[in-house]
Parts: sequence; C-alpha cells; structure tokens
Amino acid sequence: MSNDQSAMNELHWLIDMVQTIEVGLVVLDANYNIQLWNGFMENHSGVSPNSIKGKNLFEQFPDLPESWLKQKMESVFLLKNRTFISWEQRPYVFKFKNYRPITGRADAMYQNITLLPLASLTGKITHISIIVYDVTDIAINKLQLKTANEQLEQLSQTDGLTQLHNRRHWQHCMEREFERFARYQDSATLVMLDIDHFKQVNDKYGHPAGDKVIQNIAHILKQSLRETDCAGRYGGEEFAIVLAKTSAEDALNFTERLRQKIEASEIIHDNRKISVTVSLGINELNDGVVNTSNWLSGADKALYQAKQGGRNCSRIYVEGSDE
Ligand SMILES: Nc1nc2c(ncn2[C@@H]2O[C@H](COP(=O)(O)OP(=O)(O)OP(=O)(O)O)[C@@H](O)[C@H]2O)c(=O)[nH]1
Repeated sequence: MSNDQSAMNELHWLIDMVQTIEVGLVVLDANYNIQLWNGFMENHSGVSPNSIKGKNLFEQFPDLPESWLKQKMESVFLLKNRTFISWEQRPYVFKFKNYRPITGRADAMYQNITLLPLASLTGKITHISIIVYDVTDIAINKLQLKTANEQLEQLSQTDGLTQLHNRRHWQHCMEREFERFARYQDSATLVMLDIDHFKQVNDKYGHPAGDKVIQNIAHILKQSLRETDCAGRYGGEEFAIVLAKTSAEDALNFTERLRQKIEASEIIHDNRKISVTVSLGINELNDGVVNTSNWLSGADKALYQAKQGGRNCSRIYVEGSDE
C-alpha cells in the first residue's frame, strides 16, 4: 500500500469515528457558521449535517445562550486557548432530551463542553470546535448524593420527636449568637422552658400521651418564633430558645404569650383531654456573661426561680439574685 493510500485510509477511519463517536463535535467558522456537525449532534438534535452545513449556529438554535456563548468563543479566538464549560456552571448548552434509561429522571442531557481553537495550515485561528460530552449519569449521581447529604445533615441536626433542632445543633446556634454579641454587641436573650409536673402526665396518661404533649408544645413554639430565632429540644421535657436581637423585657412578652397559648391548648389522648403549663427562665446577654455556659446557667437559675415561684410563670435572671 502506498503512503497516499495509507493516509487516505487513516482519514477515512477518522471521519468514520468522528461520525459515530458518542461525543458531539461541531466546527464553526469565525461567523459562527456550521462547518461540521457529527452523528451525535444529528442524533440528539434531529438535524442532519447536510441540512445544517453553512448555516449560522444561533439562527438554527435560537434557544442557545447567544451572548454568553459568543463571549466565550471570542475569547477562544483571541487568546488561542481552549475553554471548558462544566455542567455545574450551566447544566447544558444544547437542549437535548435525555434518553438514558438509568437517569430517566433528568429531562435534559447534562453536558460538559470544550471550546477548542482550530488553526488553519498557516497557523491562524480561523475556526472553533465545540465538543459536547453527555455527563447526565455523573451529574445525576452527584446531585442525588448532594440531596442525600443534605437530608442526612438535616436529620443529624433535628430532634426526631419534635422536629426542632436537637440539643447539639441548638448549642451551635447559641454559640453563633454569643459570638455575634461579642463582636457586634447584638443583643440576644436565652429562654429555657420546662413542662410543669410532667412526670404526673406520664404517670397518669402514659408515655405516648406525654410524647404528644411534648409535640404539641413544640408545634406552638414553632408557630411563635421569628425567622431569626432558634429553638431546640434541650432535654426530655425541656426546650431552649435563643431570641436574636431581643432584650429581656421583649423576651418576657414573648414567653408570657407562649405560656398563655400553651396553657390554653389541650391535646386529646384516648378520648381524654390533657393540658399542661410551662415555666420559663430568661437571661439576656450582657458584658457580665463571659461564656455560653454562663449564659445558659443564668437562664437555668431563672427557670428554677419560676418553678419555686409556683410554676406556670416566667422569670428574668437578675445577676446576684441567686447568691
Ligand atoms: N413522654 C415522655 N416523657 C419524657 C421524655 N423525656 C423525659 N420525660 C419525662 O419527663 C419527666 C420529667 O420529670 P421531672 O424532671 O421530675 O420534673 P416534672 O415532673 O416535670 O416536675 P417539675 O419540672 O418540677 O415541674 C420524667 O418523668 C421523664 O421520664 C419524653 O421524651 N417523653
């Protein structure tokens, strides 16, 4: 076989491969007119190479992000460097349907795109190649993993019975609020809430009834909070709340409204009505509060005073009052 024949063979094979490869290949001239459109592009767009050759890419595909894509291509021409567009940056450039059976949940094919400068024989960049990779499987796996991780993170921060923050995550919120106070002197108040004589509820109506009471209080609490407040289940029948940008007096208004709402509510268990009351301790951050345990213990002491004061009431912690 002569050298010419061998070269012709190679070229023929290459053209065959370009047509059948599972990657989209497009060549454009400097005016964005299509010079090459391979089998992958034909299969996914439904447009044949013969019918599209010489036509302007953006006229043929008006849905393309024209100005954004042109900007990318112009910099490829100018800098003579390839550019990569990831599906994470833009899920797709060509809106092709996703036909993959495993990843049937995605409507459109996710794509990674490479824009490649093509030089003529004189070395001048006259054309650009768009290489389209179908990365739907990878993208869907990654997105599913991300969703699963987010759900796991949410679960790890949530109390199962009440769907409030669990103690660990609530403490994290409290620490963040404490740091905000240390840095910006943003006021914040901590509230501890404890159900009164809860042991008697369990003893009289049973543990499942006690659980319902806890859930009912969590429900009322959630409805009473502002976006910036953070409530958690601190222990069995104890709840803790950080009220952001709130003074002790404003917190007292909040706890009294909450207390009255809880007192007025009732749950039905085994055809029996159950209602409970709660006691609340309040402690506002001030310069005398040196750390979060200090902050917490002040609220705990106020809660103890509320219990001592006859329960079903709120008390504000006053420094020195426990000495
Ligand atoms: N049903 C139910 N009970 C719980 C849960 N966690 C803790 N408890 C119960 O809550 C009760 C708390 O009782 P105590 O700490 O003695 O206090 P109390 O009866 O609420 O009385 P005061 O706080 O003094 O008003 C105990 O009987 C615990 O078993 C829970 O998740 N579900």
